[in-house]
Amino acid sequence: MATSAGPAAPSTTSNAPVAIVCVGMAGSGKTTFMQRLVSHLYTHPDPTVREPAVPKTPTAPPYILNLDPAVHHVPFTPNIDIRDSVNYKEVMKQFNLGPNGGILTSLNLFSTKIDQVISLLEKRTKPPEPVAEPEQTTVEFMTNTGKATPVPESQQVKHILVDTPGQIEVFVWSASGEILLSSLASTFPTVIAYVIDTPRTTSTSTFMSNMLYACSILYKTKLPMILVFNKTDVQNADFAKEWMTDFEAFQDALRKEEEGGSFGGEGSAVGGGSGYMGSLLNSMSLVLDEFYKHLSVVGVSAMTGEGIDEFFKGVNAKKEEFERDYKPELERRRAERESAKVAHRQRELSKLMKDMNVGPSKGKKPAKPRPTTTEEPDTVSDAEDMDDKSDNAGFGNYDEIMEDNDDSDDADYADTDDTLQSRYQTALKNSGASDDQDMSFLRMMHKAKLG
Ligand SMILES: Nc1nc2c(ncn2[C@@H]2O[C@H](COP(=O)(O)OP(=O)(O)OP(=O)(O)O)[C@@H](O)[C@H]2O)c(=O)[nH]1
Repeated sequence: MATSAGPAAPSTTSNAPVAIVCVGMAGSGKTTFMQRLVSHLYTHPDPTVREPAVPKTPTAPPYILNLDPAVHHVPFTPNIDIRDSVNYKEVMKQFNLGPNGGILTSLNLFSTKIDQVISLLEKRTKPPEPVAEPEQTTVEFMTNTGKATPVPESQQVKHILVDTPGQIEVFVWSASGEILLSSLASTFPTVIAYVIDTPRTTSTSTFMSNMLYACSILYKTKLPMILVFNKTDVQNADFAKEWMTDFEAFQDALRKEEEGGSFGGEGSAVGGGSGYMGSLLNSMSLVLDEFYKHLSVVGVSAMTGEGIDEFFKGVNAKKEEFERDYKPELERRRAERESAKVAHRQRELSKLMKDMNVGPSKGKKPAKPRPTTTEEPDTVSDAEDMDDKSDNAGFGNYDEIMEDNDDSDDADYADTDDTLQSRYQTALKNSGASDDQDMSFLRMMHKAKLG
């Protein structure tokens, strides 16, 4: 277990911005922690910026995503806010859902826009073009008006902060949560910050519950994780760090709690004598020893700002770990998915060819890039506005999103058309059929978009 990132070592990481996804139980302080991170980045000098003329350049403002559709108020201004796209209350009403179902459905609806979100993030975090004069290093980005504006290197986004709903399972275990996280992680180095309410974790059983939860998130997301023991202004987190590094210290605490009758064993005022909890926790702590080794642990106070520097050191260390250990695996999985997709399409096409009694494929043209619009949206909300001015209760444009997906299929089919048409024409020529037949088939293909 790494309890601290130590002194700043020479970095081997890329310049890509790091995405920090804040996950934690309701009330653990995720939103307050996010606010603290934002204000820290705005006010603290960035040691990595190469601008000797301005030694105290603040770290570039972060790019902020709010993925909690049910939050009333966020104490920062998110660049992308799920509430701009989906009306959580309306979702509950229209689909007759409870609060958790409402959050889940809102996330599902929002995840259909993940491509737009990622392309916006990519645009905002674009690295500077290489130029001759280092002091003139700038990056072009689009303003609301669509006009290109130079951005100094010091202001390039280096951190993407993501706030998530307190219902962890709704985010981490849902299909939409997986889509959002995997899309983010396949584009940027991504780190999970698991926020823990320290004052409510002082007993061995609540501590162990939290560790098991963190463990399940780590294995589900397969992303590097930092345990953030929050609210250290109320309760110091040293006890937790000790329990994670010294098995005997945890055993001692467990014994004391057992003797005090905390687990319903002998001498307990409640329950009566099962005492299984003590031995279960004992075994758990042994099992989790391996898991602790993969974590960074920091104690912070989102209220006072204590420990935030150490947190960012931990983020840098985890970013390196991501690029070293996680990225190759992610890329391998992505390549696997891509080749499976290509093989599937090829199989389908061959089947079609067989049905039509046309010869086998001699290769396929790569997919055409989708046409881009000249006017670029600034946020997902803007993108939606451009798509559909009449946003009906947030998900009125859902159908249109589905249409968008159809469009992309059309692009694939159009690609298939070309190949199919040329192959059909060749086969027709070889068989000596008349031009009339040729034209009627092409007309039919054009009409059906596939043939
Ligand atoms: N003393 C202290 N209180 C904190 C700290 N961080 C958060 N709180 C308090 O904890 C409560 C919950 O904080 P939030 O930031 O709303 O927690 P959350 O995890 O975003 O909550 P949900 O949105 O419900 O998931 C608030 O009353 C905060 O003021 C801290 O570092 N110290």
